[in-house]
Amino acid sequence: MLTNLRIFAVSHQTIPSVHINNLCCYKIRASLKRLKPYVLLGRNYSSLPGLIGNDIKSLHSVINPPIAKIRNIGIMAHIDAGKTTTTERILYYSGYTRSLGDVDDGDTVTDFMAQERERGITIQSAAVTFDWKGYRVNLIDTPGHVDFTLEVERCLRVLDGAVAVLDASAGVEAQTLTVWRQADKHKIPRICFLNKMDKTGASFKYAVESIREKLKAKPLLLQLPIGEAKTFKGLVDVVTKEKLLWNSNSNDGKDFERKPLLEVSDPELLKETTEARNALIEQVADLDDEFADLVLGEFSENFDLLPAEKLQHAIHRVTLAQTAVPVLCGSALKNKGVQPLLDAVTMYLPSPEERNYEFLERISRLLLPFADQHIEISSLSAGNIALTVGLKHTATGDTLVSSKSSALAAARRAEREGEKKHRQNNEAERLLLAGVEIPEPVFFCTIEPPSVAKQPDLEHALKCLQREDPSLKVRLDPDSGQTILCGMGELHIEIIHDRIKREYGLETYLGPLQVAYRETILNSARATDTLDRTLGDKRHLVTVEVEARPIETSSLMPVIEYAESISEELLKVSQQAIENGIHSACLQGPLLGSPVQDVAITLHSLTVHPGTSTTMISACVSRCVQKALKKADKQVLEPLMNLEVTVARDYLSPVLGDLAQRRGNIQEIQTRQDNKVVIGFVPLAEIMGYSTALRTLTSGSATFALELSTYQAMNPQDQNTLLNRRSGLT
Ligand SMILES: Nc1nc2c(ncn2[C@@H]2O[C@H](COP(=O)(O)OP(=O)(O)OP(=O)(O)O)[C@@H](O)[C@H]2O)c(=O)[nH]1
Repeated sequence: MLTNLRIFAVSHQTIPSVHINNLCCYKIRASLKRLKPYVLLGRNYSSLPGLIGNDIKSLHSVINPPIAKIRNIGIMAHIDAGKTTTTERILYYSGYTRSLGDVDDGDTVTDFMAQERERGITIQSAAVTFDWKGYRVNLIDTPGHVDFTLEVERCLRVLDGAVAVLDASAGVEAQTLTVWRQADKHKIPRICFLNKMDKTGASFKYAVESIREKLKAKPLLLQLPIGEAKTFKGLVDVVTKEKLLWNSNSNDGKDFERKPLLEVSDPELLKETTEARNALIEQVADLDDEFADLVLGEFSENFDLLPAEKLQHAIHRVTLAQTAVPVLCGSALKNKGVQPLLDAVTMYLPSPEERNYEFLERISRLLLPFADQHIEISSLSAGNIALTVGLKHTATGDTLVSSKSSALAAARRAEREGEKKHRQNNEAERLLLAGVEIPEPVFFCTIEPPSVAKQPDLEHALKCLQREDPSLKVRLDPDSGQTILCGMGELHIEIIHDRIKREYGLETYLGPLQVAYRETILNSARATDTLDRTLGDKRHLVTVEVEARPIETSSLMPVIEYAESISEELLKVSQQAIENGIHSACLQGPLLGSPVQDVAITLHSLTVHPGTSTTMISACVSRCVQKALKKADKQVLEPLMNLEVTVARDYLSPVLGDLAQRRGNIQEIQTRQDNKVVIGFVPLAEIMGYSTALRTLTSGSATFALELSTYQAMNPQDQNTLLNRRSGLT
């Protein structure tokens, strides 16, 4: 019986519908090949052959740990930093998988979408649950590719802590900065894991410096590496002054020894560690008054006497306050440093009760996730993450609360619609999670079903996909009647296309990918219009005069103003219709049919014949605004991207030469180990297919990251070329 289920928050996990519908015996058995079996509560699964083994783990103990022993954490990073590899090691060491998954072999647990396994990248966030030394950890592995930033945003909202995985040879990279900023926004305590310490060019010092300089964070060095790159063999725990060495004969990294550093055997390392520990103690004391009192009182003469637990508690408080960030290191691929990372997660990241969230929820089905496998459960205690299915009116970004608070949820919706007064409602703010920031799509293309009969199926598929991914926008072209897909990048649209085929069985056709331009006007223009139509025996007559003028503030929504002569009474009945008309006119600019930004529309006069419908008022206002926009001098705005290319020194010149041809504007060239990092801006239209071009230019040695910077005015020559191309003249 499922009544009154209490959950901490609903992770709107994306579950392809095929998985939900097929949650039946064979799915569960399939999962057991790699997972240790659970005892399934509340369901009679005991007759399943092979389900009940000797090493059964009680699901009850997994789902009902004390709240202080729960950690809801995310793993975030730049693409390819090693999140998935680290997650796989974590699952293996915690006993939840029996073999080590490998992204390069395409058999990881968390990259479960077919496209993820094929491409070796993470697209959707995968949630997994495991135990570590008496703690229950709910972990979410998030994607690193810029096209999927929204996916990262939406999981950050339900997390209590995060591990930022960095490539120790590259330090902080472009996407690390983006996700770091997102985590700042959601005030999420973090730990940094400097991965790939075994890689040529790995540098602990360099990576730590980049945390200080680029993330503007205070790193707390809790470990020091023993060796670097090829010589990396273990690490020192600075807090306990112990060394951790991995047995070189062990091929899964389970076998490692932890030994105190001694003067006789490791004089140099001990000296270095003592200095690092003293520096750490001073740093933490600076940030935590309680710890400062302790250090200055009892232990001021000799920091060596300070017990490790006291220091650990203080580091926990400082991490929670987000005044500094613990830094650990290792190599997930070479199976070194992952177990201490897990210890740090349980030790330094907060439990849900320390984060002060309280949500309750009434739902009908509750599922415990393990990547693409889901087990139905009957209850869940506060502080956990679970999946729920079948919510009809909930979309990514919504907050679900108990019925008592449903009024507050309504308040949020109203707030979103602009009723600012609800912002003052502190109670509502406290209960509501921050909404996800939905990035503006910069690409679009047409999508067509295989036949007209399949159009409803396509609409259904797109509706479902949009609910889980609001960065995907779908609209209808009013002129051609075609369905238009708007997305974050080439890869994003390609993946959507692929998912429609795999998950909904529809082979669709995509038109060429096009850049989402915008338009604006450069001077003011006035227009008048009259609409006079008789429908049946009713006459609809509207006359309107509007002025469109450019404004400074960057806004996609038009600013709407009313001349004093417009009576209050008229506005009362027709304001909504007028504003609908203005908004719809501004969605389709006169040059390319793209949205018009940075404009103010003033309604100078409006006369409405009695009995005229509001639809006619909207239509007339819209037509009149379009006339005014057409009269003004017009300007196309194009998306300008921040670009960061990391390239081996030898290939710098061809990359720069190529960027010059792409109208690129280089701001800075940094040196990062043996690599050069080119930072600049480039118009999106010039960067399509860049990954292939860059691979060819640099023999595959370069990587790049792109992010929307702003919309900028095109120069007259480029604008003309574009307009001619669109009108079929060239
Ligand atoms: N040398 C070295 N390579 C590693 C290490 N960890 C991961 N890799 C490699 O780096 C590549 C990327 O690893 P992933 O685990 O897929 O990285 P990711 O951050 O999950 O990537 P996305 O999901 O695409 O964001 C793979 O080829 C891994 O084998 C490491 O510790 N050392």
